[in-house]
Amino acid sequence: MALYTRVKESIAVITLKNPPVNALSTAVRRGIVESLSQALQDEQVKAVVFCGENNTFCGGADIKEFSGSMSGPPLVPMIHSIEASEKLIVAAIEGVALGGGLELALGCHYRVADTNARLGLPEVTLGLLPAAGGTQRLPRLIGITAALELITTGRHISAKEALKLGIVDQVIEGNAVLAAMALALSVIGQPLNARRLSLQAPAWVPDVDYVCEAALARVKQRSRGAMAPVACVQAVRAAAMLPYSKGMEKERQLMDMLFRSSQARAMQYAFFAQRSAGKWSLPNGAQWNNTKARNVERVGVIGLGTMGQGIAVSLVKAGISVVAIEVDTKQLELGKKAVTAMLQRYAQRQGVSSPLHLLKFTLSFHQLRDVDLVIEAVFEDMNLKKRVFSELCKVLKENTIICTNTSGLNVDELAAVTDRQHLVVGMHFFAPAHVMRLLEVVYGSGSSPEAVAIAMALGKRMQKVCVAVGNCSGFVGNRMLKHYMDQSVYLLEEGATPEQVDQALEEFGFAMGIFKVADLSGLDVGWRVRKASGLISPDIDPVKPSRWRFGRRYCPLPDMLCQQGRLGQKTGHGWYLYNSPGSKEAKCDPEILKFLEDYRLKYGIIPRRISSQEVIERCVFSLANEGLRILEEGITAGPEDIDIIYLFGYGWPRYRGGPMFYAAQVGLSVVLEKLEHYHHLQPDVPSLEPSQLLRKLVAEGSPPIQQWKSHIKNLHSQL
Ligand SMILES: CCCCCCCC/C=C\C/C=C/C(=O)SCCNC(=O)CCNC(=O)[C@H](O)C(C)(C)COP(=O)(O)OP(=O)(O)OC[C@H]1O[C@@H](n2cnc3c(N)ncnc32)[C@H](O)[C@@H]1OP(=O)(O)O
Repeated sequence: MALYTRVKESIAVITLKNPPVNALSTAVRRGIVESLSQALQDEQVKAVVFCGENNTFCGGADIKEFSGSMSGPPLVPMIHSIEASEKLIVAAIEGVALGGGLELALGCHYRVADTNARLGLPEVTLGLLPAAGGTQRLPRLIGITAALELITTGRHISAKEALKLGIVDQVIEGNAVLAAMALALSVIGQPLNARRLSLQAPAWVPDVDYVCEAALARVKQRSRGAMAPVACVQAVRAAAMLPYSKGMEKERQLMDMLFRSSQARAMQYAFFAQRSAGKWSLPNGAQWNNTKARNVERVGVIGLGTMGQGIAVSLVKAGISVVAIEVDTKQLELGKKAVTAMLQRYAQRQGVSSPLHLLKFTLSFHQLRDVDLVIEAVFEDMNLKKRVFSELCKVLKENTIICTNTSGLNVDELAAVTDRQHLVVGMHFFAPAHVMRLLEVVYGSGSSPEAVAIAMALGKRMQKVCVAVGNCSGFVGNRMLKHYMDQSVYLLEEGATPEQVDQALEEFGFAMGIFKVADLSGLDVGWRVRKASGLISPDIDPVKPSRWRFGRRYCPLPDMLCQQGRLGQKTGHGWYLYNSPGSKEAKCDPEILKFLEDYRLKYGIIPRRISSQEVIERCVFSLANEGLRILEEGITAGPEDIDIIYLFGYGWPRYRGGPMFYAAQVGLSVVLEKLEHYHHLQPDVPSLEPSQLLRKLVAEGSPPIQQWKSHIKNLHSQL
């Protein structure tokens, strides 16, 4: 709703009221329309101030309403009547003015913002565009170049930047509502037409086409296959080329198309999935709102390799003191140099003072005696990690939390060597850890809810998107990825090339195809894991290695590449060829094509043409199938958690929601049918066998993804 108050003789204040972010729900829009009418009818009132309750102006349209039947006063005419008002209207922006919230403010005649406010038009991140006049008013206010940047990225900006761009008229420290009233009193009586953005000439620039083409190229490169950013450019272009009313027509047409799209549904699902992942719960009933996390101020980081460096940088950026440890002076100096350089660059870019005083580099475990939590980031070797954990217990305070940054080793086995199993959890960061947003917080069978709460809270402070997951080999992300990778190499055996597979995956929307990712990470990473798990042993024929291991299909191609020293970008060749070791531009390598041909000949495999559809079905459905097994086993609390892991850790296209959402959108019965088909063709690939949960969900009518949890509960009660 909206509250109408007369505060001074001549000023009315309309306060949006819909906690927590005063989203423009039906009730709020109704309240605005009624309050505005009251203000316009009241002869005493000369000016109106719009503000939001609890120092939050407005978080935009109510996203929850998008999936229902929209009713109540529409935003566009509502904002028109604000702009057309004969009485002066000022927006007092505190907290946030986002999406429809900023569009409402753009309809006001003046805007005053609190210094801490954040503004933006993030509709593009929901698969939409600012369709309450935002694409037409903002370019008229700040020009098309700046408007294109804000609208196509959805970036939130500070009040200071908004002032510089001309989006707000004043930035104040203190009470924005009082400042808006003072501004209103100082300008009452002045003509308003110059303040009505819809009356301004189009935001014409001489090189509109060039500017828009450049913006299109940027958005296509940044978010391949996404419709909303392209529509945003088209709408802003209309603001530059057409009169306001025609531009609004274009905005509406484009919004109609986006609003109904599966991409918008996927992105809105992702918005709520991200928030639901933060509300973690454990199988024992402990959860985010019944478990207290004690504060962490000092953290030890063990190991300053690539992962340790990134973790230390993220901690320091969050204002946390770090004691960083290495085994010898050389490694310590290397790590120190890298961390210091990253933090100095960060301080320079942000214009903040250098946070280096928060760091201590040392060779001595004794320096860890005061820390509240340690994150072990040594080499991925169980015995080494166990030794580190035992040593840690000798020096740490008795309530210090011990976290391991393993990417898949057994957390329980590690915890067993400590004197505090309840205080051991996994914190699986993704490389590079100061850039990647995802953090899997892994609870073992003995981890206490408090330890999980502390790790989740610390991750959040480090600006990570945290997902609590149970302990299993590879946890969630890497466990699922294994099946996706297996299928991709089987496709090579059967006739595909790395470029074909990557192209199909990139057209699907992945930021990078699987073989490019493997080259980037280094092929030796998986090689080591396969050796450690016994898949590669000395009795395997090096010339014609078996294509079956432990009774299952196995593709030795990646091992053979490693044996040839083709480890990826770092050696200048892997699945692709690079100009030199370390260079990034992947080129098709004729040697690999020949190598694949020889391989097929050696094993008597007749190559066949493989369609992009088959690539996607085999890679993506096997991923989703493993996700369903993970749900079956209760490793995550719900499908949303898995989707968030894939969106933030594995370059899954946001406009496809995540692998579980995608499976639901394609139709679970289709996924089941395809898996049955491929499993029939590959009976020696057990992971292709449809999961029990998939069969159950299909048998129960393929319920919407939001209802899966209750079906999983029933499944558990039957087991
Ligand atoms: C056929 C054509 C029909 C056309 C009809 C369409 C009409 C639309 C016309 C115009 C276009 C306008 C579109 C929009 O405005 S879309 C919304 C744009 N706004 C956003 O994207 C902002 C989203 N919110 C955020 O970014 C953040 O929530 C935040 C920065 C505002 C606050 O962050 P934080 O403090 O971290 O809190 P949370 O993110 O955890 O959020 C708290 C709580 O609030 C819920 N919530 C937030 N924003 C919204 C919203 N806009 N609508 C509904 N709910 C929202 C969020 O889900 C959390 O809820 P909880 O999990 O239940 O606690």
